[in-house]
Amino acid sequence: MAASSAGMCTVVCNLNRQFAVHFPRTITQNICNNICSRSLWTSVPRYHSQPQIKKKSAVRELVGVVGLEIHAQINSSTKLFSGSQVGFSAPPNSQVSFFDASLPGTLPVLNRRCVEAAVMTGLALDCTINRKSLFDRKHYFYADLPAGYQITQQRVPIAEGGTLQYSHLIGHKQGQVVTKSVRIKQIQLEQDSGKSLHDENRSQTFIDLNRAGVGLMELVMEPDMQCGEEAAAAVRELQLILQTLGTCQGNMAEGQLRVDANVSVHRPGEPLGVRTEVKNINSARFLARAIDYEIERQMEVVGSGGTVLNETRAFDFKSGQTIPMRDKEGLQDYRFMPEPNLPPWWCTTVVLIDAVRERIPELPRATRARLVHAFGLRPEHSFTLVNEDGLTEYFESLANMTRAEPKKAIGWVIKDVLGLLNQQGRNVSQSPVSPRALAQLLDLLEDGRVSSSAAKTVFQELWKGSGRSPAQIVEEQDLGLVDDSTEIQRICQSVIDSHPEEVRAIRAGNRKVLNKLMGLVQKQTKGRADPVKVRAMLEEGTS
Ligand SMILES: Nc1ncnc2c1ncn2[C@@H]1O[C@H](COP(=O)(O)OP(=O)(O)OP(=O)(O)O)[C@@H](O)[C@H]1O
Ligand SMILES: [Mg+2]
Ligand SMILES: [Mg+2]
Repeated sequence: MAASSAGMCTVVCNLNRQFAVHFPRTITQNICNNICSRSLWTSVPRYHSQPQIKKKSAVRELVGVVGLEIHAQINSSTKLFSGSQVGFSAPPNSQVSFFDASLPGTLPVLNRRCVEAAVMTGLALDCTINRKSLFDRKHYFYADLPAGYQITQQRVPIAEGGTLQYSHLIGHKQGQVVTKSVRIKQIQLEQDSGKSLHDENRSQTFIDLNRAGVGLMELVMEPDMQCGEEAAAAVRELQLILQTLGTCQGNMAEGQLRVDANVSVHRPGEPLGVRTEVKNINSARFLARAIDYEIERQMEVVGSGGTVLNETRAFDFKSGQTIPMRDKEGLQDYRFMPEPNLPPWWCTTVVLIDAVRERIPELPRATRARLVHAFGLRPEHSFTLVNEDGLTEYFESLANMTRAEPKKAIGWVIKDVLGLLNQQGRNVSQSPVSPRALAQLLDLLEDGRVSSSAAKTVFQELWKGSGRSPAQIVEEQDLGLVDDSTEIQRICQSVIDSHPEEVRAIRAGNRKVLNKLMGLVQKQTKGRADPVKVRAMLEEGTS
């Protein structure tokens, strides 16, 4: 693009040093001392002794306002402007080109894959893609930002004006779906910074530039939300969309999706209040807690006649409180200027927008609607299927292969398959029971060849992964349904005869004891008798 290919050749060369600090010692020492003291200051929870803030009736009419900025790491094997590899657990400073380390004379070369990912994300969120786009320099001074500025898109970002629709479940058993939407102001491409690693024992800070220059999409949302739960649901939906598109892996624990929550309070109808910004939250649960805490804190401040400061805060998950980090830098402090090495560029010369649009797969909301419509599933089940990578596909192949009703099949998928996978920390692709094997088992059940409790035994056997089919297991372990009514009658009678006290209790009106007798019959038949028949015979025998 803007830079010559010769420029590219000079920068694609890794420094390949283990944990190197690439600054003269005196400068590093000064910067590091600063960072260390700041990090010590922010890491000490300053509010431990403060009481939890409680709502007061006087401040009830205030409402919370939430706007999110989300940094999504683009799923690309190389960085935004250099050919260095991107990897989460690579040794420190092993994935750093001369450009990433800001050596003089190196030039940025725009990564087509990053542009394509931002365009696809923008289209999926109904944004307008700006055909002509600009890069800007945003200045700030941290040891892990060696150039002293970040290349970002302040004036004309790649995408603008979209919408994210998200839903959350409420009500009895979470059975009711509430759908809301938040406007997307813009999506901008920008570089990530490096990482500062503080060794507080030795009062030293190390710089790891592996992350420096990795491509990010910053998604800026309008302040349309009101509470932590809404924000968490919006982030979860965005995470699913990005994962479905493949534009970001969305692993929050690895920092691939980082959220800044802007929070204020105001009285409806009045102008928005001053916002605080809670930075770098990397879990949806913490996001909800941080926002709700911050809303209540601000309500308390405003309600008692104080003013909210425009400041940056951090969330201390141990105390569940937000704590001040540093004053928010004003817009002018960033000294934005056009990036001279990347002149205005035409998106359409990098990617074919219509071709990208055609490659957009079915998005989570559409998948959920289809599952409810095509299979008659309950909405909460469609959420569970879509939330778990690969589970929708698993359920669909099962439903297409078995004669059992989808409503029956979903119970097995969620309770039995997903239940055991979660218990054993496995993902869907590692399930020992394939959709085909489960379909065969459900067909045996459907055809009345096994009882439901014997089917559970067969499922446990399948889970052990011996490779035998459900029919083989039924045959080998003699688990087929006992069809012979005389045989079932004989077992029921022997249980009745040997439990006179229980029979007396049933006759006295304690119907629950009947279940005990049923259990004893099933034990003798290894769960192979039809429970409906057994119940009828026991009822008759004890009446
Ligand atoms: N009064 C408010 N209350 C809550 N959120 C707000 C309010 N005003 C603006 N916001 C939110 O603050 C965010 C502003 O993000 P933007 O990237 O434009 O600016 P910034 O925070 O100054 O920049 P950056 O953090 O990227 O340096 C948006 O998500 C917006 O919705
Ligand atoms: Mg921002
Ligand atoms: Mg911000």
